[in-house]
Amino acid sequence: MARLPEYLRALHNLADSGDDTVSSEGLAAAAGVNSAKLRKDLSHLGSYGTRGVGYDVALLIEQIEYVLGLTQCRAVALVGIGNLGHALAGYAGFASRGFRIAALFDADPARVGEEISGLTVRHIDELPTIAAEESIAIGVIATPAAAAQTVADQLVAVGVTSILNFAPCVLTVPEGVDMRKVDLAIELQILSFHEHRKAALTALPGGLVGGAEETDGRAGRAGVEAVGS
Ligand SMILES: NC(=O)c1ccc[n+]([C@@H]2O[C@H](COP(=O)([O-])OP(=O)(O)OC[C@H]3O[C@@H](n4cnc5c(N)ncnc54)[C@H](O)[C@@H]3O)[C@@H](O)[C@H]2O)c1
Repeated sequence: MARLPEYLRALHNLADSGDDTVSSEGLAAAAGVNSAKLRKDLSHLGSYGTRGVGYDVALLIEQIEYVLGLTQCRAVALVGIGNLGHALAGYAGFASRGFRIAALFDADPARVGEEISGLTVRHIDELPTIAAEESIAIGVIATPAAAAQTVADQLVAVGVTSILNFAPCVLTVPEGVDMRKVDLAIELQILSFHEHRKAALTALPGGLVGGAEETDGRAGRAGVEAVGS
């Protein structure tokens, strides 16, 4: 499932470039996966492509969008319109991926009333009314961590069952509510771990390249790939 959005992004790029068909190798390279995995993934959707022709780009877009539930545009409420909230609210890329930022909320009276990309920031107290009016399907939390649980509870109380949390904290939600977390600091920490490991390998007698040459010519390289996988 996590790879389908990657395929979809690659397919949209191909469609934008005027490509009607794509080989499994071409799509795999564009999506950054190996082609055997891609063929297996797409076979689960009932899509096998045509020998010598490849996959029909428009048809595959349709199939993946159907599986991901993207055939309808979902309304998103963004809560916390500070630095991150402003950037998200002004990002034009959501609409083309099937999401409509339908409402912006903040608790700070100084922020309420501000216009961003044609939407007015509303007070969080207005959430129940606006969530019903706009049929909000997904809530995005971009508040400080200390406020995030309260905001999650407010979103759940108005019937939102999917939440994307940018605040660096763990949130508790009832069963039936899907929660995803985005934390760039964690991603950086993971990269830092890899840097640390690479530095340690380089410091070995002979270093990465020397190590590879001294053994079977692949060991040093394999060590790096194992760390990165
Ligand atoms: N996930 C990431 O990769 C990532 C990256 C940067 C920042 N962050 C996190 O995103 C959050 C926002 O960061 P920022 O730099 O935009 O902060 P910010 O202080 O600029 O903005 C936070 C906003 O939330 C509002 N707010 C506070 N309590 C609220 C409540 N109860 N209801 C509604 N609005 C409320 C504030 O008034 C403010 O406008 C922080 O938790 C930060 O740690 C995450």
